[in-house]
Amino acid sequence: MQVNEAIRVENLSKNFRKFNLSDISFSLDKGFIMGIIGRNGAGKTTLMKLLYGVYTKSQGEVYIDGKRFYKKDYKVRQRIGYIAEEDRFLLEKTLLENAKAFGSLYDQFDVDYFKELLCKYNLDEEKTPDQLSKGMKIKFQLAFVLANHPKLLLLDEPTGGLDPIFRQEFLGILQGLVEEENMGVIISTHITTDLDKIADYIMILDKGKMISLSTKEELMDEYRLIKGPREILRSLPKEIFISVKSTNSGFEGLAHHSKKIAGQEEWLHKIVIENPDLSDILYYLTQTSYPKISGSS
Ligand SMILES: Nc1ncnc2c1ncn2[C@@H]1O[C@H](COP(=O)(O)OP(=O)(O)OP(=O)(O)O)[C@@H](O)[C@H]1O
Repeated sequence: MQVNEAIRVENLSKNFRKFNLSDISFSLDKGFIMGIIGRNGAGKTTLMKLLYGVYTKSQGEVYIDGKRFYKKDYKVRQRIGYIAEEDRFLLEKTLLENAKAFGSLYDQFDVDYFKELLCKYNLDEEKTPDQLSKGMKIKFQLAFVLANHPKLLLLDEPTGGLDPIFRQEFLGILQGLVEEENMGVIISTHITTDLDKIADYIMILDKGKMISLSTKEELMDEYRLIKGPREILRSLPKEIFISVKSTNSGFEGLAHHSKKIAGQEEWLHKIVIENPDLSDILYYLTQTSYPKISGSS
């Protein structure tokens, strides 16, 4: 039976001595892209490593393509394509030799498809990994994991260090992939503008907790940026804001769009209401107190 869920995660936790990733639950169907955003140290890489079985979970369950995944279950692990910054390839061997050597560890590794993808990405199979630029290396890694026909692609900070043109190209490739190949994609990134373009779902992690998970459209619709002169800030109901900061010309804050802004007609004409972008939402949702007026003099 075909399973449509690429991944399901139930109450997943990891306890390090000084950091806990707690109680993460979500699912992602094939054909969709989920972006994970969070500040430095929020737990993005820890989550990705747990999903791929690099770390042993402290608690919870992970199902890949409908199958329960234990860290050592290599059959299930083969359904995941995992790309992280670390280089896992033999630098003195060619791309093809690398693919054959590492591909032999997988049951379904498809060398012909690997070569086809190298061609498609304009990569020469006779080159060695250390002859590749950062962007070419990512395409090579992508070709390698795709040749194993994964059901879930995990990309940990894939576009870090790539120039904007290459990032666009890479994001285009990813978008094409979820349409052509029957798989789900999870990307963790600092570069929120990448997700503006391609993500269907956004998860926000903060201090090891999932503080938001929704479709990108729902998330963008949930919040508004409010800007105005400093003197009217004091007269505004505080509960409207999730968080506020002072700016050179006054204040700026994030508010829930729905009920709270409506009904404040008496001051609506004094403020500007804008749509936030993902980085605004991340910034304000991860301020430490609620509602915080940060930077006010
Ligand atoms: N193997 C480990 N042992 C102990 N603590 C760890 C380990 N791996 C990660 N951590 C801790 O987990 C926390 C989260 O780190 P993680 O790398 O997951 O965050 P991140 O959101 O990916 O950050 P960044 O965006 O900076 O890469 C950090 O405090 C880190 O020190």
